[in-house]
Amino acid sequence: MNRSQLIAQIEYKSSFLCVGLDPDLDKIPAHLKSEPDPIFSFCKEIVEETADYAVAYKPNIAFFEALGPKGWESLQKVLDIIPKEIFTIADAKRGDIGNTSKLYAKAFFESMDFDSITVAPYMGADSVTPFLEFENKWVILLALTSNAGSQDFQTIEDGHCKPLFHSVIEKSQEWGSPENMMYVVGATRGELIGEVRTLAPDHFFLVPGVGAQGGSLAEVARYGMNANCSLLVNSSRGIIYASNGKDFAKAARNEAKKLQEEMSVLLEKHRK
Ligand SMILES: O=c1ccn([C@@H]2O[C@H](COP(=O)(O)O)[C@@H](O)[C@H]2O)c(=O)[nH]1
Repeated sequence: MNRSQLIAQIEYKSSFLCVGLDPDLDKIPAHLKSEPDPIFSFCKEIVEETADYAVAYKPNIAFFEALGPKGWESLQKVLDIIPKEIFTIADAKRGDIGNTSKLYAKAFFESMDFDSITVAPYMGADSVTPFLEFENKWVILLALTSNAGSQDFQTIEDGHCKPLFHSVIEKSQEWGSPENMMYVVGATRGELIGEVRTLAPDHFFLVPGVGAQGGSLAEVARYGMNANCSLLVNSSRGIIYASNGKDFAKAARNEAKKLQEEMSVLLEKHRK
């Protein structure tokens, strides 16, 4: 999917919601556990009930690969039922020496046909650029993550006398553009989201951390929204585990709808 198609979907749905698919066998409703492929059955119902409100889905690969070969099969089945106009993100946090990154890119972009993949910047240009060689595919580079440990490296000054996340954002703009590269920016990072927006005025941000991690959607929009919105705000547990009963998919729909309605108001406010 290209950038204008993604922007058009955001306009059309008045939404910048990314639904995170983190299917945990220990958390999915009991009645699904006897299904032949419980993880797939769970994600299928979630996708069916939330697709009206979502512009992106983000399966976190850990929940699938933890189940071995069967988990990879479930992942492919989930990918196949996501409507084609909805952006897909493989949250795989890959990145390795060039020849290996090239094969990771092939795995997620060709074998599986994801629109995008999260990539760690730590190994530098040759680990990231192989992912940027695919038409209409995206790298989502970890810049300022939502977890507490992000303060161990990302916000401390590097050899250029600025926080490491500044250098990641500045340097990586030599590799990719707003047409094929986004940044992960945690919803929990408050005003720092505004610093990232100053450094990358046109890039999309994937913003995890609302819902279970307590980040504020209003704050994300205040500091991170630009003229095209350029935000994909993710919620995983807050949506998919809204109920663990037979009504789980309807409960997920309600949570997704609530977030979409809030987003619609924020988009409208930003337009004025
Ligand atoms: O900085 C980051 C990068 C990725 N994530 C991932 O997003 C979801 C968040 O899940 P919630 O249940 O909404 O907290 C999860 O898959 C993380 O691995 C992140 O949280 N922060």
